[in-house]
Amino acid sequence: MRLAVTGKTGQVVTALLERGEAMGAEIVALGRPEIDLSLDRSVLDTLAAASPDVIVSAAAYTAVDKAETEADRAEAVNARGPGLVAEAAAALNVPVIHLSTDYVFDGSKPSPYVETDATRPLGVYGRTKLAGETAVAAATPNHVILRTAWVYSPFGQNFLKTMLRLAADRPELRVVDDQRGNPTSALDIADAVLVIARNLFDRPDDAALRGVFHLAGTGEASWADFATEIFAASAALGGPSAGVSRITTADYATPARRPANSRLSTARLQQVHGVTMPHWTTSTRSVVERLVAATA
Ligand SMILES: NC(=O)C1=CN([C@@H]2O[C@H](COP(=O)(O)OP(=O)(O)OC[C@H]3O[C@@H](n4cnc5c(N)ncnc54)[C@H](OP(=O)(O)O)[C@@H]3O)[C@@H](O)[C@H]2O)C=CC1
Ligand SMILES: Cc1cn([C@H]2C[C@H](O)[C@@H](COP(=O)(O)OP(=O)(O)O[C@H]3O[C@@H](C)C(=O)[C@@H](O)[C@H]3O)O2)c(=O)[nH]c1=O
Ligand SMILES: [Mg+2]
Repeated sequence: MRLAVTGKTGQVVTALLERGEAMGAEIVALGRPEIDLSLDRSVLDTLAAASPDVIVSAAAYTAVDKAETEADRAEAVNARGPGLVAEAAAALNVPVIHLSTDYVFDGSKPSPYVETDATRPLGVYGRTKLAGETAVAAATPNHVILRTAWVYSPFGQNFLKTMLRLAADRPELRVVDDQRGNPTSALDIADAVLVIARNLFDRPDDAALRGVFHLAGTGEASWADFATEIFAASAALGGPSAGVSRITTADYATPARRPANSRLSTARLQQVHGVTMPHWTTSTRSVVERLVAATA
């Protein structure tokens, strides 16, 4: 099975390159300059040349705050680009697995979100990602849209790496404690995507395998809980750690609003695709281990 993935250095694409081999899949990473999602060209030709069995749409404009002042660019990369990728999948008659986000929700629900809950993004990033979902679904019924959340890994930029970096020269960090969600390892996402891709490949006519699914680490946390776990794991290995001062969203001004609750129920994914995600604390410890070992 060969997977063509959009993006070259992103967290999820890097995790897929690492995990693909172990799972007997070939991963072809296609990003700039061959595929630039902000330009309306060459997407079909470049994907066709890779002869994929499944296309994974993982590239995105992920700078949540910067998106507030770069809405056109976010719209191109997060909405129009994935639409072109899904049109290419339709033309090549292969499934597309498209990554989306918990930030499509407004956070007002008191319990974990299910796939059929109403969406209402609070910012440009979430709004353009939701438009991407719509574009993908309009292009082909042969799609899986995976809403994931709070992605961290040893790769690229993420909250876990930011915490370790800031802890190196500060004794205490202020971290919001009133936004709750599901920290999710990109390596666990890669493992799940490989299982889902195999299911779609093996059962091309099974409509029940298609549609929107929530994919996130088991268990839940606030950003302050996540930071506390990161520092406990790091300190145990002699790595950087800091005290966590628990603050509210009102005490931490950012250009973009973020949902207070973006916990995702993964029951549908478990039932339909047989994917069970590891607990976020287990995966957090293993990512911290890799990062601390790399700098020791
Ligand atoms: N990060 C997170 O916390 C979350 C992410 N998601 C979603 O998961 C998916 C994967 O995220 P993640 O791996 O963390 O993303 P990253 O921010 O780590 O990487 C973004 C990727 O998108 C590529 N990209 C950006 N702009 C363009 C463009 N114009 N043309 C082509 N490629 C482009 C980058 O390319 P290059 O390699 O050239 O830099 C990079 O590979 C995304 O769809 C994201 O919206 C969902 C929830 C949480
Ligand atoms: C760095 C830092 C952040 N924060 C807060 C700000 C924010 O509310 C929260 C998370 O900050 P970040 O900017 O790292 O995370 P953010 O960019 O909001 O992360 C989101 O990215 C996109 C791509 C997604 O799809 C989401 O699922 C989610 O992962 O933590 C602190 O309270 N203290 C700090 O020192
Ligand atoms: Mg960010």
